[in-house]
Amino acid sequence: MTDAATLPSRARRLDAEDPLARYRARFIGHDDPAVPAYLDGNSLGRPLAASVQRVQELMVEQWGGRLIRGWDEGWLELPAQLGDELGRTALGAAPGQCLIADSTTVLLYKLIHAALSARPGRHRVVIDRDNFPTDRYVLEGIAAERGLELDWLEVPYDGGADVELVRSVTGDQTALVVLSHVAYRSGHLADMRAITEAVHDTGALVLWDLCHSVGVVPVELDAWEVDLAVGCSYKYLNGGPGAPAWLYVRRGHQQLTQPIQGWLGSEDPFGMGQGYSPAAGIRRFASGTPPIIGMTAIADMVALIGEAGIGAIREKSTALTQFALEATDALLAPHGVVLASPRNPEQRGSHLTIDHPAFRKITARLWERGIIPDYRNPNGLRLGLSPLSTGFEEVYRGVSAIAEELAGD
Ligand SMILES: Cc1ncc(COP(=O)(O)O)c(C=O)c1O
Ligand SMILES: Nc1c(O)cccc1C(=O)C[C@H](N)C(=O)O
Repeated sequence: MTDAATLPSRARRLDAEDPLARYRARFIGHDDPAVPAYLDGNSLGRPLAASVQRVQELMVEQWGGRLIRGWDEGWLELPAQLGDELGRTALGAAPGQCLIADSTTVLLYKLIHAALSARPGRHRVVIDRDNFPTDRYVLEGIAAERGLELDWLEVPYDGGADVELVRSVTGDQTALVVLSHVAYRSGHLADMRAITEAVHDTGALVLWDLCHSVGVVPVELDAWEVDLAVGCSYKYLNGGPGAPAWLYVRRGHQQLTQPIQGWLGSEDPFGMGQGYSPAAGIRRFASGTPPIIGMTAIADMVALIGEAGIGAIREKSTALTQFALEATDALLAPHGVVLASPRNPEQRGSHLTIDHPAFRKITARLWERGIIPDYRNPNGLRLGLSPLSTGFEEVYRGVSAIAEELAGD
């Protein structure tokens, strides 16, 4: 059992020994006294100082100077180019399989339809009960539209999908399984490799949502034979509010087609001819004009992930969640706070959820103090720990402020 009195000195020592600590200074606001603890990088990551310069250059030199010529001078290629870089540094994906586009919601819509068309004789789809609402809503809508049956995976409150559960709801009528790699609420980290294999044993396809794992949990999409994946870029990829999402379509599935037949997914966009014919390769999953300003900041974080190394990032992420867990046990459990995330570090991503009936009420008070976790129904505070921008003392400040608010409640 951790002694509460030793937590501040342990936090200082962990920061002093942290090989990635020097990266914190690259983020805007990391030393802002008005925000003593930012624990919400799993919802909106901090901006990198490098991105301010990159966006300024884009606006002044490329947009302002080159004007419409910018499309021929790199903008049209940017979604696939940045996708390749992301694939190389964070996803274990060879070039030509990732693309930046749209929002996660829209990409889910496109890839669910694409996958279902690849399994025409099967009429069942699987999703877990506690998946993020957008994933559930999109799949429910498509199931209704296409006359498919939904099979719900009932996952434990403080856990998530595992191989046995997946096997129990899949069979020879299953067309597609849609799962999150890290669960948005519990933080449970699914065994992507084993589950993908189990789904393939039934002949179905699997679509993974990596919103809460991309950039913090190493994955090998190619080696694990993942069919399809999507993720956002505003959490641990620090792309900024509303930055576009990304998709992965395994090379062997790139004959699939998606339902939003826009000109930039067509074979010859500037031919502007009659009838839609999809582009060869990953570009067929694009639809309309890519948001160039919106995707610019992603490049800096992808470069930083390459510099720091995804393995080292995962190590720090695990150390941060472990420290947050020990601080929770020592400072918050005596107030009745309960952990709603896995205790085993190998089974969790980079956030912890803790539950207490007073959390809804005290979240507003915490935000006023610049202590920023987020609240999720029914009683949860999520402590999101972004490895390159969060420090151990910051975690301590956050958890001890929560204890103070609970004590004064
Ligand atoms: C697992 C998951 N999927 C999807 C989304 C959101 O999708 P969108 O980028 O379309 O808002 C989020 C968070 O916003 C999420 O946590
Ligand atoms: N995407 C968000 C937004 O537009 C506003 C507020 C929060 C978000 C989020 O990212 C929520 C997040 N995906 C979650 O896991 O709850």
